[in-house]
Amino acid sequence: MRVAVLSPDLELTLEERDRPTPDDDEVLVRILSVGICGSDVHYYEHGRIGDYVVDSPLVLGHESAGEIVAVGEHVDESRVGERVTLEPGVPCRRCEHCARGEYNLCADVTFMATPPDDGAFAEYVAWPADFAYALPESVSLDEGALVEPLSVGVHVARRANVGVGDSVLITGCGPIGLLAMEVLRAAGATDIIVSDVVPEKLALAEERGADTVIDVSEENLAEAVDAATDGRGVDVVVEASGAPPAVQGAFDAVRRGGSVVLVGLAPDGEVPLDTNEIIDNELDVFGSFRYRNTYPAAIDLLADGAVDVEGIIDFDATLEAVDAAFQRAQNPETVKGMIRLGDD
Ligand SMILES: NC(=O)c1ccc[n+]([C@@H]2O[C@H](COP(=O)([O-])OP(=O)(O)OC[C@H]3O[C@@H](n4cnc5c(N)ncnc54)[C@H](O)[C@@H]3O)[C@@H](O)[C@H]2O)c1
Ligand SMILES: C[C@@H](O)[C@H](N)C(=O)O
Repeated sequence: MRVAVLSPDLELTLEERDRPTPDDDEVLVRILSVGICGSDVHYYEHGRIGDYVVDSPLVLGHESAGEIVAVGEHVDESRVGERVTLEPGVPCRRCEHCARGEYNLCADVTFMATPPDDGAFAEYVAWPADFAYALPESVSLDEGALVEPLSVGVHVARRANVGVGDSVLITGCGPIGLLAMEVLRAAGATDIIVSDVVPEKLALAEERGADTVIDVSEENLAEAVDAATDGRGVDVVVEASGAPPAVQGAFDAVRRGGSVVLVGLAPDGEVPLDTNEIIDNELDVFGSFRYRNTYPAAIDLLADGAVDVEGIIDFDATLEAVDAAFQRAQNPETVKGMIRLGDD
């Protein structure tokens, strides 16, 4: 089979590898659609994210969907032919966090496209059967692949318990911010404010239903949020850019007693904050790390038509054109590129 491999000297090329054989509890999936995530692009550009270093060849890609073509001994044969999306992080299933159901916090997780674990820019992937979720006919394979970033949004909404009538500010209109917006609206948020520094992304957010857009390269975030909320601030801020000014600005934009959810990863992980402001305003601050138990809900949201994910796709490319696709994905105006390995 062909796979797209990133070498330690950051060349992204196609290679022939043996097709994997599924273990007893695994399914073999013919991969048909894979999203290019910001973390894939980061590895492609820099060869590392924090302590995770591409020091041996790595198959990128963790937003994937395809069709089951074979199953291991312990998996129901009737699953052959099923269209599935793959949850990319498989935990150890034994530690305290796994036992609590907080498996996204498992320290012993295998996460696709995170060194040293290979990802899904490959024609076939063998994956645990219970981390391969059936897609209803009405959900396309591109949508199936984007269940992954949509899941980040589902986890955010659950962390902050966003509910009916809540006002929210989302800082950052990349895939994470835009898909969080979909979930927050489905959860009942009614007033949605977004911010970014790229006008094209703000225009897309507006097209997708944001009530107020703030270009923070031109406007002051806190002042603009004050103007949009009659000085009250929003119930919940979802920080989805990782930009230090946005992280700091989140605490000025939230109402007293409101919540701030931090999703974006700041470049060096350190942002000075006024902790007295957090105490005085009795803010709830949540970290939101990946997701847990979100795939069924995310698939249902898609099947119900409650969220749109396909509208964030800018382009698609074949596996052969993967390097050009990654170059295009680096454009600040690009939101989501997809690699398609077959027809839906
Ligand atoms: N916590 C998690 O589980 C998790 C999962 C996936 C991604 N992430 C992180 O979330 C962030 C968003 O991911 P993404 O894939 O959407 O990234 P992205 O780079 O595509 O989007 C970030 C957006 O923030 C905008 N931005 C830059 N400076 C800004 C500012 N001052 N104010 C508002 N917006 C600003 C950028 O223009 C861009 O549109 C990244 O930091 C990523 O590493 C976290
Ligand atoms: C959650 C996933 O999309 C993210 N890129 C990560 O590696 O954590």
